[in-house]
Amino acid sequence: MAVYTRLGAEEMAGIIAAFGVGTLVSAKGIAEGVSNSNWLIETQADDGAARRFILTVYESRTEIADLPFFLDLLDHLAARGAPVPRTMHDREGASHRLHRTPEGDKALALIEFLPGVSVSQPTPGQARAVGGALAQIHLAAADFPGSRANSLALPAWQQLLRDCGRDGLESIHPDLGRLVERELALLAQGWPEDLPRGVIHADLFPDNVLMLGDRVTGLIDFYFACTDLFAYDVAVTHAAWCFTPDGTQFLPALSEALLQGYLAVRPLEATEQAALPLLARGAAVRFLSTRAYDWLNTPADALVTPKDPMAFARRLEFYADPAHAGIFA
Ligand SMILES: Nc1ncnc2c1ncn2[C@@H]1O[C@H](COP(=O)(O)OP(=O)(O)OP(=O)(O)O)[C@@H](O)[C@H]1O
Ligand SMILES: N[C@@H](CCO)C(=O)O
Repeated sequence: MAVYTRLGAEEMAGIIAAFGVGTLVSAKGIAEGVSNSNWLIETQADDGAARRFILTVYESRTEIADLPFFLDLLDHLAARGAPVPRTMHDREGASHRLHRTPEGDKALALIEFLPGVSVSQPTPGQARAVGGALAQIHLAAADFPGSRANSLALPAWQQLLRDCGRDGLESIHPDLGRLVERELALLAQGWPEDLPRGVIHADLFPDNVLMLGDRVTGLIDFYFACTDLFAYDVAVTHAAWCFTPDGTQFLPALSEALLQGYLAVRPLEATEQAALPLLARGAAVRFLSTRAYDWLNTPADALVTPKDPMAFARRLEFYADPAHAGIFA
């Protein structure tokens, strides 16, 4: 249950009143999500119309200083027709507010509610649509003035995996220390820096995409968005969508459809295409590193269950196998 912050009814009504979006009718805590606290908010506007929003209270993993980048980016992308939620601005025009809680001041934002559901077993048609939506945001952000360094790039993966320690990694799986050592050396040697870059989502998993049938109705959770290689974002999305969740099976029809969907909107340069096998190994290491760290450092009585790092070790082995070199061709 990801509602870490308790808000009383009067407190909630006061928060919503500051945004001028009508009178609070209901506020229901949302169980999904692990980083922040989220509520589905219903209000009644002055003309009697019912309106829905998502209220997010940012918890310790999201830096308040990054919020203008994340929230302005949503407004920028939505204004260019990309399927992302707009932010509601308060009566003073601010996209986020600070709210006093017993644990200290926390930032919060009110975000447009979008219809749709996160699919758990995507079809090729859905993967194609997601590839297209990813390319759409890469293009739509081209004139976005903000930038943000990727705080989860190779140096962070190296640090997280060092913090896990070889013993820690081998307590997860006896072969994990060796795999990580081999892959980090390869990535450090060959990571490309001179490919096209811009604003990327960097975490476009199925749970961050809302869909109705084959249509993408919402890309959400931009809290890892940053300035980095577009082709790396394609690799992240590939790792997230084209395997069974446990990483034991590659799903070739989803892979082909996702890549076709992307290419139909933004063709990849030859250098980007050539880099995809290595970028995919990097994407697998990215999620392996955060998951392994959380696996070893989450207390047993924590509210959230850590995600399985081996699901991304399996993807990594798949991408590293020369027999699979052709999947990005
Ligand atoms: N704009 C939106 N419209 C509709 N539903 C939304 C919207 N934003 C979030 N949700 C719902 O709230 C849930 C939690 O949101 P989100 O994934 O952003 O939480 P989080 O804790 O910040 O993320 P994470 O778990 O990836 O760290 C989503 O799974 C989705 O069901
Ligand atoms: N999408 C990530 C969690 C957020 O970074 C994962 O599945 O490990």
